Amino acid sequence: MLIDGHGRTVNYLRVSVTERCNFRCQYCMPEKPFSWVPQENLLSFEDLFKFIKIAIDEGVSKIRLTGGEPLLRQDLDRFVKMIHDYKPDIDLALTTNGYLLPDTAQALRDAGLKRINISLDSLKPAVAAQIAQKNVLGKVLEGIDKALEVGLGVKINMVPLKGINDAEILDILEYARARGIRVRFIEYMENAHANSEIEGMHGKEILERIKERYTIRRLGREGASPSYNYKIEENGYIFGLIDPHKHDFCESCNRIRLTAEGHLIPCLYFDEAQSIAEAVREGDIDAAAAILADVLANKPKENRWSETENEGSNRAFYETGG
Ligand SMILES: Nc1nc2c(ncn2[C@@H]2O[C@H](COP(=O)(O)OP(=O)(O)OP(=O)(O)O)[C@@H](O)[C@H]2O)c(=O)[nH]1
Ligand SMILES: C[S@@+](CC[C@H](N)C(=O)[O-])C[C@H]1O[C@@H](n2cnc3c(N)ncnc32)[C@H](O)[C@@H]1O
Ligand code: SF4
Ligand code: SF4
Repeated sequence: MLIDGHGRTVNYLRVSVTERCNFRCQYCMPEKPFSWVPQENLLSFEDLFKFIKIAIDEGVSKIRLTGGEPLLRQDLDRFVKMIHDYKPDIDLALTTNGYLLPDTAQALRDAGLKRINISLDSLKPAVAAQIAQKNVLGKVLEGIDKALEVGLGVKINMVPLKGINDAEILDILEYARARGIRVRFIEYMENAHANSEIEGMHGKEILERIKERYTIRRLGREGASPSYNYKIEENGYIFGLIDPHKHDFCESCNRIRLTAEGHLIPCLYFDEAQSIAEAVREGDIDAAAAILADVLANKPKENRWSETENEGSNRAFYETGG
């Protein structure tokens, strides 16, 4: 079992397979980064898998592939199959912007993917294009339909931004409710890479918008998930709210992150990371396991987003995978 320096059990590994993306979301990667990780620094699926096997053997039971945009990585279904075949009962999931899903959902499902979380910030083509800086909505909606059609478990992620898509919180909720899928509203997390002009909404403000139409009841969290669930009394629909500015979910943090170039990141907020690249390339499993143990021992207690001080992070979401 993997236990961190604060006594928390870590059983969730998020793997970013690329930092590249076909969108330029205002809150994540508004401009193309000055330089990408050079192709030769990317770990192959085989090398990433060497680490994943260690993590699974040590008790990781949930793996999420993310990015950047993970569907930009060629043959992602092959990687999904490698993980699935090693441990078929693993909770194997993907987070994506959905744009490439119409052509990839079936192969991912066939390879063993179980769940998919899709970012959907607006149902208006012009607003979606303003956020992603590309005309994306049609393909994303098609991608959501395709994921449902092939039998993947689907959730929607929305980041409400003041003056941009905040008027659509109820529209997105109704869109998800009509399809029987869960939406999670995510507080914008301030970071040095985002467009400095955007302003997120606090959890309380998001809930106020929903209360304009419905009576809601707070249910609690699903396991160690950062998402708090709320139930709409009028129709029983359950939605989630991820509000890191409270950061009380850090108390039960169960996750670490691995990037495409082999950086093992103990916390979404902080810059700290250690590389397992050399160890896995050389097939030195003991060295990789020792780095994992060290990263866990030094995992921070909590992030520094706060309801009052609002300290931004220098970490790029497109590198860690959110
Ligand atoms: N502050 C903080 N936010 C997180 C963390 N993990 C996820 N989030 C936020 O939640 C968003 C959605 O996460 P997803 O990639 O959908 O994964 P998830 O919430 O673990 O998904 P489920 O397994 O379906 O619960 C991320 O992009 C982050 O914005 C975390 O460890 N800390
Ligand atoms: C970094 S993206 C990677 C996966 C995929 N490209 C996508 O957008 O779903 C993962 C998640 O991070 C969220 N995210 C990115 N930047 C964020 C920020 N500054 N604050 C809150 N969530 C953010 C996105 O909305 C998305 O749900
Ligand atoms: S949030 Fe996802 S889709 Fe948007 S720029 Fe970041 S990585 Fe790309
Ligand atoms: S912000 Fe850091 S400590 Fe808190 S839940 Fe996320 S990874 Fe864990």
